[in-house]
Amino acid sequence: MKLLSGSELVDFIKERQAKQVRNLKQAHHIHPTLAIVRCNTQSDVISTYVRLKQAYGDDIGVEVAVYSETPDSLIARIESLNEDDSVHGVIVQLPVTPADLTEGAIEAVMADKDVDGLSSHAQFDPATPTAILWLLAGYNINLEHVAIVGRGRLVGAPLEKMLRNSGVDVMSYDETSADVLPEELRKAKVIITATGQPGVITADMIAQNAVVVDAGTASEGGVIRGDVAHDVRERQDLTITPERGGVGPLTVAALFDNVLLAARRVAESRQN
Ligand SMILES: NC(=O)C1=CN([C@@H]2O[C@H](COP(=O)(O)OP(=O)(O)OC[C@H]3O[C@@H](n4cnc5c(N)ncnc54)[C@H](OP(=O)(O)O)[C@@H]3O)[C@@H](O)[C@H]2O)C=CC1
Ligand SMILES: Nc1nc(=O)c2c([nH]1)NC[C@@H]1CN(c3ccc(C(=O)N[C@@H](CCC(=O)O)C(=O)O)cc3)C=[N+]21
Repeated sequence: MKLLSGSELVDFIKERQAKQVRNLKQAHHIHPTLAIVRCNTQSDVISTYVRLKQAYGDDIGVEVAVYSETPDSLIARIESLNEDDSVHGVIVQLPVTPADLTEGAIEAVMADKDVDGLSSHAQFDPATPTAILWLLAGYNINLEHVAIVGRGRLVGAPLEKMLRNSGVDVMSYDETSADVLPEELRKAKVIITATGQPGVITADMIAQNAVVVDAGTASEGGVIRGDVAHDVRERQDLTITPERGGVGPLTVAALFDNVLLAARRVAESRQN
């Protein structure tokens, strides 16, 4: 079994980003700032992800401000962050409760600050698909016979679009294709899964010597579980993301890449 370690790649990226931050501060007097807006009932898992982003920001010198809102104050907060020149990126931490506020909240983030790249007017590439492409490129994985399981907003749908845009043929599946999935997946050389359904991908669905990227992070009683079943990890022929330190750390790194890009654009617009 070969591991696709995101943690191993992240240190190089972090060093580059810390340098960029120093330059923005020294040469342009810009203190890159990310605002995280959450609107949900108290959730430990969400708090963990928010903390990870804060810790990463601390490490590279980016200010991270967290706003906990109610359904009534959510949009007004996003609008005031849109107006605030000291803020370069605004993300709505998902899931939002109630779920029917999600679309409106994501669309309310102005294009220049939509560093999650989730709105219909997005200018930035979304973080998790970028992270997955970095991981595959970092380990020289050939992008042939690629299958994506899950067509969600954060991972599957934007990843499919990005791969197609770069000329890669992909097959993609959601819950409606569950009955053909085992047979279809066995044809894939690279499987990227992001369903949030623990254990849906079992060893018998995966071809010999395949590459498996598991981006699933379901929470079961406080324990984070991926999409691949335990028997997959017993397969010695696979190249696969570790249970921890796979896509996750690179997702955070990719988000901050967008924050720095947004801040640099502000610096450039001031010079012109
Ligand atoms: N590691 C990381 O850095 C990150 C991980 N994540 C995780 O990635 C996962 C996906 O998130 P997100 O993109 O928001 O997706 P969503 O939760 O919005 O959607 C899930 C997708 O998976 C599909 N699906 C569900 N069950 C099956 C099944 N049995 N077989 C095939 N497809 C299925 C759904 O299909 P249908 O619509 O037909 O039900 C849907 O397209 C989550 O676990 C999330 O926590 C997200 C961001 C970052
Ligand atoms: N608007 C929005 N954008 C997101 O990008 C977004 C989101 N909402 N909601 C939740 C998901 C989930 N997500 C993860 C980030 C980091 C790790 C990560 O770094 N995980 C560590 C382990 C973390 C730990 O438990 O200590 C690892 O895989 O090794 C995982 C998952 C981003 N998400």
